Amino acid sequence: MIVKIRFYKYQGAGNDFILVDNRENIVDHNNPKLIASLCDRRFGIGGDGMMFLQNKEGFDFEMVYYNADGQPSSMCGNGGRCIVAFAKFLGVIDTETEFLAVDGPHYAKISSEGDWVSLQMIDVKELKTDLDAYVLNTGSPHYVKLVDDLAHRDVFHEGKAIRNNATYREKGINVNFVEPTDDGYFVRTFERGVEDETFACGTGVTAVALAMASHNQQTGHIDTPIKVLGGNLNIRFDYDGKVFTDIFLEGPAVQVFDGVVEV
Ligand SMILES: N[C@@H](CCC[C@H](N)C(=O)O)C(=O)O
Repeated sequence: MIVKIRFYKYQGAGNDFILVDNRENIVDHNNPKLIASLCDRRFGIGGDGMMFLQNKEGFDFEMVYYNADGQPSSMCGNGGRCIVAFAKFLGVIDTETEFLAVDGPHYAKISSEGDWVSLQMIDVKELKTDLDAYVLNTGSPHYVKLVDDLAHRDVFHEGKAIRNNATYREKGINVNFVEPTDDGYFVRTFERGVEDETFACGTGVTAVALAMASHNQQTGHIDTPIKVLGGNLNIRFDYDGKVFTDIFLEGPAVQVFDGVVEV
């Protein structure tokens, strides 16, 4: 049987997603093959991931997220920002929301124009090291390494090698390379589940901002502008030297096109 699915394509700093309004539970998304084929950039719609906006008691909505490989995954920060913009577009929310994602409840604020989203991320209590890199979980697991000449780095091959080394192969990890700039940082990320470099990673830049605060022994309220391949993001948070709280990931979330796909 052929089923028609209406979808909306969004991007947040170049991290792009297919979104479906599934409040009526029309799509059975427990279908890795279907999701991977829709995310395929040559044979499908194309996307770093796919999300379903669902009804959830006690919340404005639930975000159900899949990576481009078709597998459900941990939190996606840019996806979270895009689904907030989608919820506003659908009239589910106005300029503030409390929604449920895989890592728990999230508060977010969106501009009245609907294209700038400030998303609260989970508090982070643990920051580990792996040789000269930092490892932490901001809703998804991240490896953060300071490097030089990031513009010319082979992020695909270096990131892939770290993601698949003996320590991380089984569960996977997202690999972020970071270089300081005049006013913040430049970051490039190899994403697990996309298995490629993406143009931005929200939980990734969040991990970088936190790791760099600890690296530079900064405490108090910290604001960190980060440039990524697809644009600019900002991360603000409080740090007492042990725990990172009130973390907000901020940036653009834009609807690119919509359509109907027959599956
Ligand atoms: N693009 C993301 C991260 C999505 C999840 C990641 N691929 C994983 O499996 O950990 C973001 O914006 O945070």
